[in-house]
Amino acid sequence: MGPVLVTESQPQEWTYVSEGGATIVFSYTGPSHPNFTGKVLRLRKIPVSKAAPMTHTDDDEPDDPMIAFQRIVIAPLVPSEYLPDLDVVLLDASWLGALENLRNVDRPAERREKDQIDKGRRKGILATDLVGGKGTLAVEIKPKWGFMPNPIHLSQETAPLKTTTCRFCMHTLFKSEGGDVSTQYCPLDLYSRDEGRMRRAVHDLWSGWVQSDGELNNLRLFVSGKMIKPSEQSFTALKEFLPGNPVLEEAFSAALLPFLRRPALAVISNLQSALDALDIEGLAKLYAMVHPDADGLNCVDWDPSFEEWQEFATSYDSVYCTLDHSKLFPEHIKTYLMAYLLSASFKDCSVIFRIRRPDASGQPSVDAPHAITVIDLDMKRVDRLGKWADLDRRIVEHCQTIDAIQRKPCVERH
Ligand SMILES: O=P(O)(O)O[C@@H]1[C@@H](OP(=O)(O)O)[C@H](OP(=O)(O)O)[C@H](O)[C@H](OP(=O)(O)O)[C@H]1OP(=O)(O)O
Ligand SMILES: Nc1ncnc2c1ncn2[C@@H]1O[C@H](COP(=O)(O)OP(=O)(O)OP(=O)(O)O)[C@@H](O)[C@H]1O
Repeated sequence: MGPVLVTESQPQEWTYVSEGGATIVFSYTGPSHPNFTGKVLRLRKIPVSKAAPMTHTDDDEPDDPMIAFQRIVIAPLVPSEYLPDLDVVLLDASWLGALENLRNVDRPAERREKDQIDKGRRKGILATDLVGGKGTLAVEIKPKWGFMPNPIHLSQETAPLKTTTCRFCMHTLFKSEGGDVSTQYCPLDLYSRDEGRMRRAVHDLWSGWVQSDGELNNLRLFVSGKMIKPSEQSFTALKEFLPGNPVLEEAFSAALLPFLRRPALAVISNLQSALDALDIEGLAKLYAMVHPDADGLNCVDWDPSFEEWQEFATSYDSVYCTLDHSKLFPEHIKTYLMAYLLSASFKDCSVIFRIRRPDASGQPSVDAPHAITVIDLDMKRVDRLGKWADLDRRIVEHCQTIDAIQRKPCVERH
């Protein structure tokens, strides 16, 4: 079978779903089609300032790296039931232009000012549509960092703070100083597997969603494929999915808890933690042992090839997991750099939970296909390492200026 062509469908058969920093996503709503029904189209974006002309730039363009990354690196680590199907679709510049003309108006204005569909690309991704379908409430959670760091390589100055306040809560304090909407949500509650703490996390996510009118990226809600905002509707659309408790927030947490009891979140946090065994401080020390004259992790100038990723994934259990992470091994620098990059992908992914309209039993089915799916497991590049080291330092320095009483302690599950 040849590759799927996007031109087998009409631009007006795709509706805008949502977007992140790098990708914009459309859902197929046209007549039944063997290649498109139940799929979303994931397209890479480009800054408006760098927008290419409406022609393809590279005749021999490789597939979107996310496809190979999921197949080679992610699939051996995450049970397949939690992953979306991803396939290549061949694009067409004028078809993309028509889609943009139709749907740009549905994008948030601040996104439109910054970037647009990269119409120079020849290839996009068709993925399982996780938010569409009549009678579905899709809950998207970006859970972020679910572990406390291994203290062994932390400095005396940072250890007391980093072992009592989690990275997400420190980052929240740091961002709120810059004027961002704050949130009480602590990922360690969500990942805790403790009913009371998970319920609290869901309530905190809900409050953040309401207070920011859906602007915070940790919780997004979609009804039958359309994102809903607290201010734009009277919650009628939500109520039919969340019967039983007149307090919608309570009904929401009751509906979500059966999904949170499943192992998906533990898979994510265990990988985040295992792959970030040294903390960025330990990684920087290790790198300095190998490159004593370099100016920190900013100087890493090697991006792993797919062969190196394949080797990492294949030997993950037999090599990486058997290393004694309390020691720093210069000969394993590349392994630790790759592990940290992969950890960053898991720290930045999202999970979509699909809640069907309750049936006679009134219970949501957590076993339906794609009831719980992890998305946005994109490959991070080494040129982020310097940014992460710098951000870590700035976040910690900021939090050290805050009175300990104002910081609620974060507790990890053991
Ligand atoms: O650094 P963080 O923890 O703020 O994470 C970034 C995210 O910010 P968040 O804190 O989730 O609001 C950020 O999310 P938003 O675009 O702000 O929704 C991105 O996911 C970014 O990754 P990338 O640049 O798209 O590869 C993320 O950057 P990386 O850390 O993955 O480089
Ligand atoms: N398979 C899917 N089905 C339905 N919606 C999806 C799917 N994949 C992504 N989305 C929606 O599109 C949004 C953007 O996708 P994604 O998070 O992968 O983009 P990104 O640019 O890589 O994000 P970030 O900036 O957070 O790294 C998601 O937050 C989600 O709402």
